[in-house]
Amino acid sequence: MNEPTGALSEQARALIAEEEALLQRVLAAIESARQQAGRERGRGEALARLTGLRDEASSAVESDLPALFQQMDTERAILERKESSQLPSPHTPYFAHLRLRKHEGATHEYLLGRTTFTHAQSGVRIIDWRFAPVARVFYGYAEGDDYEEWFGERLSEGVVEARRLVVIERGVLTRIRAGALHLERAATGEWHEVGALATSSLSGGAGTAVRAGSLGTGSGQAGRAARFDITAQLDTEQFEALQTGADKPLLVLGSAGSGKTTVALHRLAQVTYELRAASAPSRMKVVVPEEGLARLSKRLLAPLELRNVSVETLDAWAYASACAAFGVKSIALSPDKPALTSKLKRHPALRPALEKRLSRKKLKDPSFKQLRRKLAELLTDRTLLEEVVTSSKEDVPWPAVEDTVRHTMLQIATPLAREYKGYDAEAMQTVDGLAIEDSTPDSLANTVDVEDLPLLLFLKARHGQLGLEPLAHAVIDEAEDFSLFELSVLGRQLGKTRSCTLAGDEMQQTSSNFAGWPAALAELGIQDAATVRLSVSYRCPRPVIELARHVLGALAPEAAPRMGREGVPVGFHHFPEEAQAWLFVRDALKDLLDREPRASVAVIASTPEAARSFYKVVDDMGAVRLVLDGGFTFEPGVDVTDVESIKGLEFDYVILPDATARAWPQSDETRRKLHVAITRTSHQLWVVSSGLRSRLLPSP
Ligand SMILES: Nc1ncnc2c1ncn2[C@@H]1O[C@H](COP(=O)(O)OP(=O)(O)OP(=O)(O)O)[C@@H](O)[C@H]1O
Repeated sequence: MNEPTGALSEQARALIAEEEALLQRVLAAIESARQQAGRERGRGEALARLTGLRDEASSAVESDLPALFQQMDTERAILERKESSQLPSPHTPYFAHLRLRKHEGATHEYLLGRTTFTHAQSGVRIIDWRFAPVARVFYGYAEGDDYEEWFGERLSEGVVEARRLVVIERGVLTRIRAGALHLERAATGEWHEVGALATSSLSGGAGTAVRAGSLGTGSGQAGRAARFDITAQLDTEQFEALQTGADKPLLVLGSAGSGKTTVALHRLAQVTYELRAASAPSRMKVVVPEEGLARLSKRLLAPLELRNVSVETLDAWAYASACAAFGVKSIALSPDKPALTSKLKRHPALRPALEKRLSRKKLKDPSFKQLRRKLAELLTDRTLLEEVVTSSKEDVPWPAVEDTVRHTMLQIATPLAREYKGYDAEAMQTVDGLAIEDSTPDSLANTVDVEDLPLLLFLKARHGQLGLEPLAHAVIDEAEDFSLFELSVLGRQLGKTRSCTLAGDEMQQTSSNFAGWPAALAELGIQDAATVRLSVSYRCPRPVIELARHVLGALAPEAAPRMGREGVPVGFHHFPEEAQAWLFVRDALKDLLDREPRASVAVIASTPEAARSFYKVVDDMGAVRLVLDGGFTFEPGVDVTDVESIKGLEFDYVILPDATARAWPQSDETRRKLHVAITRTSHQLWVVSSGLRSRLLPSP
């Protein structure tokens, strides 16, 4: 055990000593239970030995019997010991410590973890945060508070004597947070007090920030202390949201970084626990719009012991669902499609226009081929398409009509290979061995767009069953980016109770699919969702939130989120030329990575093309990656990426390399996109521009 340093207060030293002793007691208890379990694991051998002894006894001489019977008794006793349950990991057995003093004077000690464990001899009690009733006291009260909670029929009252968050790494206590006291153990083993609270304090820290002109404040230095487990940090409103019954739909709203994903994934852990007897994890699903967030969600699910839950992007979900629903192995997707056609197919205005034209007559067994023909008929109907443009108030622009008709015609054309069936195979190839239609409009023949898949599933559902495995619970994150057709199909996959968690923020819609929460819920078949609006902004420091609100302008919601913490001022850097701006960023990145090799940095450009160009300036530097397909590794270093790829993600440092008027013009869609890029910052933000600065930014 390490002695606290002399510089610490008496109170801090006592706290460390108490927590260290507690951890040792817990580790000893787990070890003793483990040994016991090990002995129990010898059950098979004991059974074999017992049978052998019995056989021996049946033919033994009388004088040998007492010894044989004694041996048989011992083996039987081993067998009668109860099966041991799963034990907590000695590496991180718990993440919080709660001590309650009842009014009548008795104190009760609880540790919060992911595996229930009690060891009567040593008085150790680890409770599972997901269902232990006493967890409500932990999440609902602060240290020193009087508490009053009903546990079933019984009213429990008393004082929260201790409420501490702890970090245990490989069985070693490295951090403690008790109220405002925050202690950290250095690699040398010495403990010290950490200054202002890093995560959830609503005050303090002002003036401690570095200058906006320098990048880096120690957020990514080597040996950075491990974070407190997020499960231990859930606030009261987040924990309350988790109490929504497993069979109810829940809508989680809140500004960027307020913990919507955190709540949605923790609810999944809770629902999985509640439904464990009825539903396997394979009947739970997380669906998100982008690959980056899918990867992040998988990482966040691992510590919640939900590795088996499937996390899918919208496109992957639509493709797998279409193959399953239509009973086909694969579907040919178009290699290329006009952007306006994609916009039209995802737009809410298409939903009523389509509805009007669909007959009530049901096909008996609607096949992929039949529905595809039907869909092509609809998508080449100019009157219908013009109606979509008009009712979208030209949010879907007029050229979308011609683009869609032309594109659909090419898709329903007969593929050249079929048209020229019987011709010499070589004649069907170009000199470089490719099929003659490759990279020509003919390559679209017999393909569908990925945006068609939800439409085809929607059409199939109207003719009866979708034929998909029902889901016990679905998490739909960044739900503002789902089209009404996608929501409708997902709704059909949910059971009668519509058990799902919908998380979203209307300010972060990066496309114009969003039709509002009532329409989204209606499409899912939900009439009465429990709704929670998270009010504290945890990810971004105050200067970043203020800039994000400025960028939204009139779109910003009236009520600003409660600011989690102070932080480094946003750095604005303007240059006459782009080349100068990017060289400046390159130098700053190089310097930052030298000083803070553990930092996670995102350079977020306005488009994939701009990201590619910027990358050329830094591609010779180690630990710099170009990520345009969502393939984030979440390793320290720099990800050069674009605004469409980063929804739901966060980085210590964010740099916007092309904050120009051309890249970020004045429109609502751009405002929301820039706001998304800005709010990925958890520590420090730089906005770099050249030529004409974006008008969405505050004037210098
Ligand atoms: N109660 C809390 N205390 C401290 N940190 C928290 C708390 N809740 C969430 N966080 C942290 O805040 C950050 C943002 O959380 P999360 O990604 O869940 O927010 P979000 O609302 O989904 O954000 P976005 O809308 O940008 O996707 C994460 O680092 C998360 O661990």
